[in-house]
Amino acid sequence: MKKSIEKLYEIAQAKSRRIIGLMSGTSLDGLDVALCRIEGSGTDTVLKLEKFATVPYQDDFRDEIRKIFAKREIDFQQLCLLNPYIGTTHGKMILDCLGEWDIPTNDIDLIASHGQTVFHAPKKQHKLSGFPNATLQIGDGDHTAVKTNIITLSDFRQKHIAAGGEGAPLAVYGDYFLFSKKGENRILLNMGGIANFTYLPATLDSNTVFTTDTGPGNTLLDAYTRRFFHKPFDENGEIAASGKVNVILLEELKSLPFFKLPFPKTTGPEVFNFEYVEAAIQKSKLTSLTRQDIIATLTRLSADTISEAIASVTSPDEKYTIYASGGGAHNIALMNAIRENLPSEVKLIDELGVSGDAKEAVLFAVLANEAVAGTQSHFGQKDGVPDVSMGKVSFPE
Ligand SMILES: Nc1ncnc2c1ncn2[C@@H]1O[C@H](COP(=O)(O)OP(=O)(O)OP(=O)(O)O)[C@@H](O)[C@H]1O
Ligand SMILES: CC(=O)N[C@H]1[C@@H]2OC[C@@H](O2)[C@@H](O)[C@@H]1O[C@H](C)C(=O)O
Repeated sequence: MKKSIEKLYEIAQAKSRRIIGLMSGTSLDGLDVALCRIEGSGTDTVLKLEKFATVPYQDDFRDEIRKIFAKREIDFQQLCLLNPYIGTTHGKMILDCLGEWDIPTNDIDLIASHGQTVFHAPKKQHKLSGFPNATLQIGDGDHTAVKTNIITLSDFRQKHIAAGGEGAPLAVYGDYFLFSKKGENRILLNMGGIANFTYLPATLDSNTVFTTDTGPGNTLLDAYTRRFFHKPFDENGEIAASGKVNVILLEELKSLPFFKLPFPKTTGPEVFNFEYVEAAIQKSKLTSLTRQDIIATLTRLSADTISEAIASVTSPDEKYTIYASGGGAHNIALMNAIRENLPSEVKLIDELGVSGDAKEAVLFAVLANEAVAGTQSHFGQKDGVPDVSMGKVSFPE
């Protein structure tokens, strides 16, 4: 047997594995690196987050990605160059983290690399007959594997699509395995650039687990805070708190067809971008809006669409607890608006033992663990949660 296959076989059979989960999301703020010790698989998964860091992207790296990010027309060479470049850069960032943590690379069994989403095109959005759901993550796993000398699993979303999904949200798998609690209905709400949630029933019945994107999390806030205030984001929601929600603009923004589509659905910055907001401002014929009012209105838009999505998949007399994660959980204005909208308690996922900033990276480590050591199916033919293992294997040698 080839040495690399033998090594993977040993990793799969070991009592526990050390897996580095990576996430670089739609906010382009940096690479989240979560070193996890994982024992077991499926609902028997026991995970310890040993180390976590967000390696911030340098401005020039982010600018290179922005040249093609969520754009319909791009320089194809730029896409071609970024694929290996991101793979290698992420590999270098991992080596830097391991150096800082004083952990040798051969102590790590696997890397689970999400890559960088550069375009997301579910059928509901592209509407081109004959073409499937589609999504594209770049940052090739072979390059990360060779750079780090660690077996790398990557490109998790394609199998999800091949098996009937939209390629997202993938958090649902790890959410169910790690955070389900008998006797408590839980909503795991992640607010990154885009917001999504997983509903985990108190019965633990995987047939009633549900997941969907809801629309914008921080992506519009970031775009407008960058433009008006020359800051990367509205820290703690302070700008939003100083403005007033404009109801006319809010209603115009909510009239987007995406919000009328049935759940589950997925989306991205291809839909929720600057042009969408500018068009809504034009259409509302609002000339005297302050910059603070625009940020306050966009914050309310995220809060309302998240709350309406949660309300529409839960019954009014059902008790549940929301556990928030992602950068948006630090936005006090956003969190308060969700609390005003919904009757449930809104807590931080940190209360369940995983930092909200690390959660998505941790969940990709769980997906890699399932791919090599998972033994059981869990979700049957549930809409949006195909029962498949995900991730392609890249060997360093
Ligand atoms: N202190 C803070 N106050 C307000 N917002 C914050 C704060 N810290 C982070 N954020 C927001 O969180 C964003 C980053 O969130 P996160 O890293 O969860 O997103 P992502 O993983 O890139 O996106 P996605 O989950 O859509 O792929 C920042 O761009 C910013 O808008
Ligand atoms: C295509 C893509 O990268 N989608 C992301 C994005 O960011 C949030 C939301 O939209 C979610 O559906 C997904 O990421 C998380 C990690 C997921 O798959 O669960």
